[in-house]
Amino acid sequence: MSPGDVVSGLLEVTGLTKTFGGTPAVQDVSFALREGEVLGLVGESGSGKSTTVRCVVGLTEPDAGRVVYDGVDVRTARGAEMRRFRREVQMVFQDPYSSLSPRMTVEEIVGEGLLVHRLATGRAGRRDRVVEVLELVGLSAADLRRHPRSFSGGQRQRIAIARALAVAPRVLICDEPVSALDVSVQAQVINLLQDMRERLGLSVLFIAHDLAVVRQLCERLVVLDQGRVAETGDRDQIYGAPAHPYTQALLAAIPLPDPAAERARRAAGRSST
Ligand SMILES: Nc1ncnc2c1ncn2[C@@H]1O[C@H](COP(=O)(O)OP(=O)(O)OP(=O)(O)O)[C@@H](O)[C@H]1O
Repeated sequence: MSPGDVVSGLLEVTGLTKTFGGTPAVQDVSFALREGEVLGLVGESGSGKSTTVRCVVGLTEPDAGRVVYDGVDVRTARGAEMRRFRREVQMVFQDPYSSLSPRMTVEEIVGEGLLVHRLATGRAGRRDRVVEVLELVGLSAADLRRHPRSFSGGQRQRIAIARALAVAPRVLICDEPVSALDVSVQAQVINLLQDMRERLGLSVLFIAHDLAVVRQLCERLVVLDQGRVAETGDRDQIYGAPAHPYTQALLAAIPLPDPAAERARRAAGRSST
């Protein structure tokens, strides 16, 4: 597939462009997230990954381009259509230390979306749903009254995932969700995302600079280089026969696994944080 080619999908991005002070951050970026797949958006630091997803979810206003979710143009959507987009497309951010309000309890953090979208009736109904998603991500009712500071980085990312899942989204956009975590914890969070995706039938857009991290999770990849799509393809094609020199360089940068570290990583992936 060529860089500009687009296939139809649940979330379609076409010709996205954003310039900051005359410097282009994202240029004519197009891709489609298909229903039920995990799509990796990869590239070096500064290649435009975050700007792309910020434009997709409306945190940044693009200069040009279209974002269509389930047939609706997100930039012109209003009212019920906009509320549906905001509920069905949820984000998990990179840094679980800054993305969770330190003053709020786990119950408040995970239940906030339920309040905003009026999804559970009354406090008891909200609490039931919060406990349900906490258990999905490996936490429990015993964590309801705790604050983020009393959790490890991996557990905080579980809280962030629970917050996203509480409103029953169809799409999860994960912006480098494991790059702030220790390597052994990274595997646990990746396994959790994979599990959630299978159990809940989610479509996932997974942003990463590290191609080793996305290999297990993503069926297809979009490779960004200096704000442009260098290459789009299936995992096997990208990892086995990358067409673009930039992708080849990114793959060459993956360190060979140290056998002892790999065993520790696998063992950690089998236990919980
Ligand atoms: N708000 C902003 N103001 C000015 N320049 C910005 C802003 N946001 C991003 N940029 C610039 O746009 C380019 C792309 O940045 P972006 O954060 O999208 O890349 P990235 O691939 O997500 O990198 P990283 O992994 O480091 O976050 C960079 O040159 C960055 O400095």
